[in-house]
Amino acid sequence: MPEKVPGFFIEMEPAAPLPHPFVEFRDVTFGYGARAILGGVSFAVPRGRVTALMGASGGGKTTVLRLIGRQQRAQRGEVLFDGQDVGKLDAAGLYKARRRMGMLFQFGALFTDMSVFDNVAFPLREHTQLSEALVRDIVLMKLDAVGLRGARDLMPSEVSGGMARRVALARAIALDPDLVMYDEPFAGLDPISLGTAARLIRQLNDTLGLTSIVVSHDLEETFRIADHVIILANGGIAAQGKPEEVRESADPLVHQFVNALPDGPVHFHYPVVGIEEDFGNEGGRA
Ligand SMILES: Nc1ncnc2c1ncn2[C@@H]1O[C@H](COP(=O)(O)OP(=O)(O)OP(=O)(O)O)[C@@H](O)[C@H]1O
Repeated sequence: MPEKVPGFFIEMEPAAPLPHPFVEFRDVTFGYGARAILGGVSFAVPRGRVTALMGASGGGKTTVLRLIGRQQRAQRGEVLFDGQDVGKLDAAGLYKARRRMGMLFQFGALFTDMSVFDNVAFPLREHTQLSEALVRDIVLMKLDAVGLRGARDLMPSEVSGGMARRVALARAIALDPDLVMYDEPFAGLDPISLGTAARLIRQLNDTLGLTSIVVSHDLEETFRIADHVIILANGGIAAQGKPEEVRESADPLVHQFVNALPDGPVHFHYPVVGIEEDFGNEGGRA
């Protein structure tokens, strides 16, 4: 046994409570027209961590991201971003809040008529008054962070799908956001690029001190990099917690999802009128 040096060996404390959440939904209800999507949903996204937001297709994951960025507004409840209710922000407050959010959309759409460099420079030129010399340094730093400093002069048509995703990632972090939201960052990637993208999300989160929300259907890779998992289903939260806790959940909804079972409590059909209404209910019809 090594000798106990005062102040060196730290007694194990019980697990520390999660740091106060960076994003929090409190009893949020939202629907598109008459179509209810979220029915009184509450969850917390821990600060400084990678949170995976998962659930069946059409369950409202992208909608949750839109509510955080206030592209949509909750009909009831509060959407807190670093303690502020985004639903109550005025235009200036919203602009400030959005400056702190980076967003990587599905397939990371790059501007096809701009080089890799100009794609990453775009938000800096658009939203800051920085000199071109500073813009250059920042762009090269961000490209370096995603391993693509050498690709600065290429056009989007000259890079692979995985590289394009990384360029989009460099662009999403160009303005040094506090929160990065990834919507399906792995969609359409081969397994190697997928692994690279996942590790990069984890690494950028930790080295840049971000909070990350990853919407993904890729269970394995997402569970591997996430600290916290939230599963949305049928308008509510089916589970939230550490990946291993969620994996072991006995809840039938979560079990169906985590084990990718086609049948279970998650509905297969988009809400629809009864069969009789569409096809009639005439006895004896073939
Ligand atoms: N602008 C809109 N107007 C009306 N309905 C919408 C709109 N956007 C999304 N929806 C509907 O809301 C539901 C939730 O959509 P959302 O994109 O949030 O789901 P998702 O969980 O991200 O799905 P996926 O995993 O397939 O991307 C879907 O059924 C969709 O058809």
